[in-house]
Amino acid sequence: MEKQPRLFSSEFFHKNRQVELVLSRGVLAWRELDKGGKRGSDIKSAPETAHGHSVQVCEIVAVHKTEGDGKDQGSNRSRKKANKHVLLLPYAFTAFFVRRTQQHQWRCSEITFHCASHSLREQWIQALSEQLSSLTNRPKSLLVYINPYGGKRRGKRIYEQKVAPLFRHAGISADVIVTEYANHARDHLKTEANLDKYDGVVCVGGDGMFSEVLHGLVARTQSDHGVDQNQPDAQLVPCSLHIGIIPAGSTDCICFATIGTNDPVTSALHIIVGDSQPMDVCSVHHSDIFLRYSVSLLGYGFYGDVLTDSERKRWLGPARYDLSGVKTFLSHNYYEGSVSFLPAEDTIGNPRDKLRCRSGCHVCQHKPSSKDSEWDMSEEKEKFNEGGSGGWSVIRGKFIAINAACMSCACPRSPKGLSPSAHLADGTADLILVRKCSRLGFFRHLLRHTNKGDQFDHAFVEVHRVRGFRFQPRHQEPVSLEDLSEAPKKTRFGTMCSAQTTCGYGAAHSSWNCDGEILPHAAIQVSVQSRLIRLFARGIEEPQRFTFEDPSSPWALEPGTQQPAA
Ligand SMILES: Nc1ncnc2c1ncn2[C@@H]1O[C@H](COP(=O)(O)OP(=O)(O)OP(=O)(O)O)[C@@H](O)[C@H]1O
Repeated sequence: MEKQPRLFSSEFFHKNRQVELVLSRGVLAWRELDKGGKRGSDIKSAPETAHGHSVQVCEIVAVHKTEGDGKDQGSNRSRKKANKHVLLLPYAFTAFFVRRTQQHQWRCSEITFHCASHSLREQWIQALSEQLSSLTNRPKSLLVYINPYGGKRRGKRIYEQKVAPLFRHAGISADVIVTEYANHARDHLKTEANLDKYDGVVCVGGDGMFSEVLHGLVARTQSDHGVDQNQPDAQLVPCSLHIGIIPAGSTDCICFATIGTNDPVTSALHIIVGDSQPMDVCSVHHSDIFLRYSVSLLGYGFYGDVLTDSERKRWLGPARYDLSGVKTFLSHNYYEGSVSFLPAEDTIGNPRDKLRCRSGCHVCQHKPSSKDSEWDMSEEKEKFNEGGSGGWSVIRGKFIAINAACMSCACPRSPKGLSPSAHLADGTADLILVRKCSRLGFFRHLLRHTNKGDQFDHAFVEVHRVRGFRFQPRHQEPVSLEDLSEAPKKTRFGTMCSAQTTCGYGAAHSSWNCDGEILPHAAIQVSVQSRLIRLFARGIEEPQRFTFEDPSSPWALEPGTQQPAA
């Protein structure tokens, strides 16, 4: 990388010590000088470069004027000295910036620089502000929905105490709606919200709340563009507004997958710096009628049965998943049917390649050849229906589980996830078929989700990277008297299709678990909608070394450096 030309270089004071402050395009750097103007001891607040400390301008949250007696003037011991400095150096500014801590968490750090000249301070603030305002990806205005009942019912407090102050600091305005009922956010987004006013929509809650916002925003985008989302083969229009998630739910699976942690401050900082993570979304239909969107797991058989059973045990709290998991495992049910799928042929990854989706993922950035990128579900379906395969493969059999993962679905319980190499934005899903097998075999398969073993390395498991799939149970589904276009309703005691209880599904059918909601039909068709939404996130960052040779280190004085007039 080329050395960045310096724009500004000045001497300031930080904690009563003289520092050289340098602004080059995109980087703010400082190093301590001793009395002779040489480099002195370290200042520990920002990543060290080879010669000092630096912060990328794109990770600066804000720059504000500070009173000369800023709080970093020193401890009691040095108060006398500090007071002298206040008199000598009455002008100061503070830069607030992103600092990485452990486990993918970000914090907002600050550093204050003091000087004797009013105009010097003003020039620095102006130069930094200009660079910040040139970052056009940053949101200025947000629409925020808070679920006051998500997780431990702390959504409102989390937003008010941890997030709103950061947004104010960064000059972001927010219109806040505290939801009053389930699907309030979805319905408001679908019809009422004046979205032209905003740069993004933020939900404060868990995965269910995110799903509401996703459904509302996608539905609104399609209706604004005249696209009928009931058409399974429709090419959906990507949403222009970014979605931010402030985690305040029970599982926060989407935050773990896109940021690596479920920490509200970290999420707020990703929103402030305007990060952008595209995400694929699966659209799920039954008989040409739209059911739901899914971004994480679609599971029939085992995961459908666990969810159905756990919904009846809501009163048990989170322990219900363990209990239902054990019960479902012991029942060892299998279901007959046929799975048809369209393999993703021109991708550079496969589900067993151990290429994890991380920040800047090259698999997601790979552009398929024009032939593959122009694949058309409707054309392929026509060929398939006319008797030809149209590129589709068909597998019939008895399955303990049929799972489709649009992302790894990693979470603290299953650190690798259901499909460790699934990608957030490569336009595919990983389809995992677990055929009828022994209990012990299935147990080993499940166990490998929690250890280093390869969960796909069993004769009864196969995994395919697909652009779409369909499932047809062997036995005809009972006809639902319900309006098929209605999404499943969630009640306090569970999400159940009334058809399921009134028409009496036998053991011949399981249910689909669609991102934690139960679908009312077993026969479904699924299409991966590539990069339909974008989140304020950047994918999971690889751990960084905090001391590094920064190639953009601006310490060598470049020609053209301005010395602002003091
Ligand atoms: N005001 C409200 N009253 C009742 N339900 C609500 C309200 N606002 C949102 N909901 C619903 O509450 C459900 C659960 O919310 P949320 O996802 O925020 O928390 P959670 O279920 O505890 O977390 P997770 O989904 O991560 O497990 C969502 O499906 C959402 O539709």
